[in-house]
Amino acid sequence: APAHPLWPEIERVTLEQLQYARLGVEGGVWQLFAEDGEMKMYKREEEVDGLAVDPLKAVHTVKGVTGREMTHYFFSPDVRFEWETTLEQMKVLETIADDTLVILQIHKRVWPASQRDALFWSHVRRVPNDTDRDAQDIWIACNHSTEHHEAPSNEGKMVRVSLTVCLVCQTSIEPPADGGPVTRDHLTCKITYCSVVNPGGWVPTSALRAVYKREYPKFLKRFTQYVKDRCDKQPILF
Ligand SMILES: CCCc1ccc(-c2ccc(S(=O)(=O)CCO)cc2)cc1[C@H]1C[C@H]1c1ccccn1
Repeated sequence: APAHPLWPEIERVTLEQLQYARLGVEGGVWQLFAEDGEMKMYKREEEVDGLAVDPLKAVHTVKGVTGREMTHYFFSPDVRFEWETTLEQMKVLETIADDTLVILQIHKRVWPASQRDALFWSHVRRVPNDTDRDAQDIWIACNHSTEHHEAPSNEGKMVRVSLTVCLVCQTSIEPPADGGPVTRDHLTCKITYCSVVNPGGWVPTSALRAVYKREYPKFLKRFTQYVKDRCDKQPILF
């Protein structure tokens, strides 16, 4: 494993997020707040220092793509502006490895919140499926706030959010009955998207919850459709 000061935290947080995502939405603590076809979005209403920091968990099933493809496009900074509509600027501050980056993002102002930025490491990895041998491997992409010497400390300007986000994907293949080749019609990708975003500074709770209610379903729907469109007619990446 690369000898980088962040590596132990990246390893720990990524595996913690994997376990957290795999818990699903049991326990009756999750409140369903949006549904669109296969996509179901849940939240927990929590406040930290009077700020709404509502953990979010979404589950979705997408046909015709693999977990590797889904997490690849989520991780890749090169395509982020194609699907992330709330993004204004993005800079890769450090390339720790080909699957690990430090990114600074400036998000568009979302009324009534003032403009915000996010500084986080971003990591993607394949995790062998330890429960079901003949299942496909699991893929996880994880974004977690970090410090970085190259990021401007915004004296009095931008508010910095802190976030932990993961996208966990499990692919299943229903092989064609006639023994023919596996095509995208035989692929199903089960997705769990988890996010906890601390807005970093005061936002009226009701307004922030309205923003999340509007933005998150739009975000996940747009992102997953983007991946389907990109992968259509392309060779399958398992
Ligand atoms: C006051 C908080 C503002 C605010 C800061 C940040 C984010 C945010 C950052 C990163 C990620 S991601 O999943 O890592 C994809 C890479 O961009 C998702 C969300 C969301 C909001 C709020 C604006 C809301 C929102 C929610 C969902 C999607 C996009 N925007």
